[in-house]
Amino acid sequence: LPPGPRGLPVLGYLPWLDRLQPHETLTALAARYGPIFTVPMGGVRAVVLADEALVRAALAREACSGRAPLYLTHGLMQGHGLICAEGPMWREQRRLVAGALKSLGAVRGGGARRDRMQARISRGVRAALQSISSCAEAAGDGVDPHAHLTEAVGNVVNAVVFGRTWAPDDPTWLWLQRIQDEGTKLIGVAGAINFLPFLRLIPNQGRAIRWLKEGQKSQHALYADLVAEARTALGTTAAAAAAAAEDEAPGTEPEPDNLLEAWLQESVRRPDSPFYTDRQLHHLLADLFGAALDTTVTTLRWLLLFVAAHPDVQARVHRELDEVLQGREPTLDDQPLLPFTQATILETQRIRSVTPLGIPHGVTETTSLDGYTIPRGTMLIPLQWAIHMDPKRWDRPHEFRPQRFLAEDDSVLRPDGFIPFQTGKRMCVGDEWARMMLFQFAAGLLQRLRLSLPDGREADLEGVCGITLTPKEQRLRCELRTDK
Ligand code: HEM
Repeated sequence: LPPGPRGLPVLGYLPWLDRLQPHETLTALAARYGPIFTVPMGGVRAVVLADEALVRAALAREACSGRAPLYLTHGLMQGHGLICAEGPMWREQRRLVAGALKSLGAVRGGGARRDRMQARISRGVRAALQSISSCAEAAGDGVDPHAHLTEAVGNVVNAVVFGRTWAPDDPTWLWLQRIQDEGTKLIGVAGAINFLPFLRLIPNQGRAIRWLKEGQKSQHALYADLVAEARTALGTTAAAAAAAAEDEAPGTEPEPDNLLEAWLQESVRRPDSPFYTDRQLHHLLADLFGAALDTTVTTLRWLLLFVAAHPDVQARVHRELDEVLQGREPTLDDQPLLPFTQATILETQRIRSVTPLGIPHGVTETTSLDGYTIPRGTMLIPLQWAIHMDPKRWDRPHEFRPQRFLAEDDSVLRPDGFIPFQTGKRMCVGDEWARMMLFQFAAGLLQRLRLSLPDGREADLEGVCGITLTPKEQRLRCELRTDK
């Protein structure tokens, strides 16, 4: 094993791990021990990878494609869904989700299907603009964009995952948002309960676990209703399609309109498969909804905050958007014409890695890495924070400078050391969909809004780390650029 700090018996290094900024503690250790080191965390042995080449080498391997043995992920999800699944279940569900996302248009060169996805996202952008600008405080004392973004991005995600949307004041939708938000705060990767499962016997920790379990149960009950509705609708469309197809092309199936439908169609084709159970489907829906919503909204919140705190960057984005778009709505085809806007999104993803500890992997077979033996059962932490903040790779990494992502000819650079979606076999399956949403929301919102901090306030750019690194709640003045 690579060398690293020792820590205490039972607890390991946990007492020294900053609960709110664990990525900072581990990055400081990387400066002392180098780009690969071992940290004992309670009952789990973690090997931290703080170098992009090592991360790529490890995550490309089959032996490193498992998930870390964490109590909250393995204990709560028990290998279901996609994020925590391993082996044949993971391979099968990943194949299905990756294929379905492509057929729904989340793919480059996706033609009419991509246009359809673009139209779904555009509706979300308009909803966000409408709700932010109609908020009475938006221009005066400012408004926190968090709820507005969750609502608007959420309905794009709902349409693509479940095939339905909810009205802003629908109690079910408000409840789902709340439970998601609280859940992602509670399931922090570094939380001690992950590594010392006996802590759940302590009243405070026990309460958090009970809350998560109850939340999961009621969320799955909601999904059971959505699945029943989708099965009924699919039954009728399938029958109609079969009747229509009888004379023409026998066996033609209706194209799925959302991920739930794609899964149900596949389950009909594979009645004997152990991977197509309702329990699995409920976990998968929770994973897709959570993974898509939290990461995208958090990135957009950081983007608006950094842009508000950097008027020079904002002025340049406005200039570019005004010159290129001349007042019309941005589309994905405009991406190459808007390099500075794209660079601003990338710089946001670099300076505030939404998953600063990455999403840890688990070693399923003893393997070797950089000359060290890494035993089976080890947790691998791809430390995105250290990689995205490495001063050897990024000049003055703590400064927000989108131009670092532009070449001399103003084309957009994608440096190797930039891995917000991780790499390898389990790399984010929704990366292209995420890029589409980030671009359309960022360009659409910045085209119409001028952001600033309410008088006398300073931006708090420090995050709080749960599963994701989120900004603290804060208000921004959001003035409508009425002439644009
Ligand atoms: C800014 C937005 C996003 C970021 C930064 C992000 C980041 C990540 C990262 C770092 C991983 C871990 C990859 C690994 O384990 O090696 C991941 C996995 C995953 N992401 Fe995303 N993600 C984003 C958006 C989305 C969206 C829109 C979806 C919707 C489908 C999604 C679904 C998933 C799923 C299901 C996994 C687990 C994949 C697996 O275990 O095979 N993500 N994401």
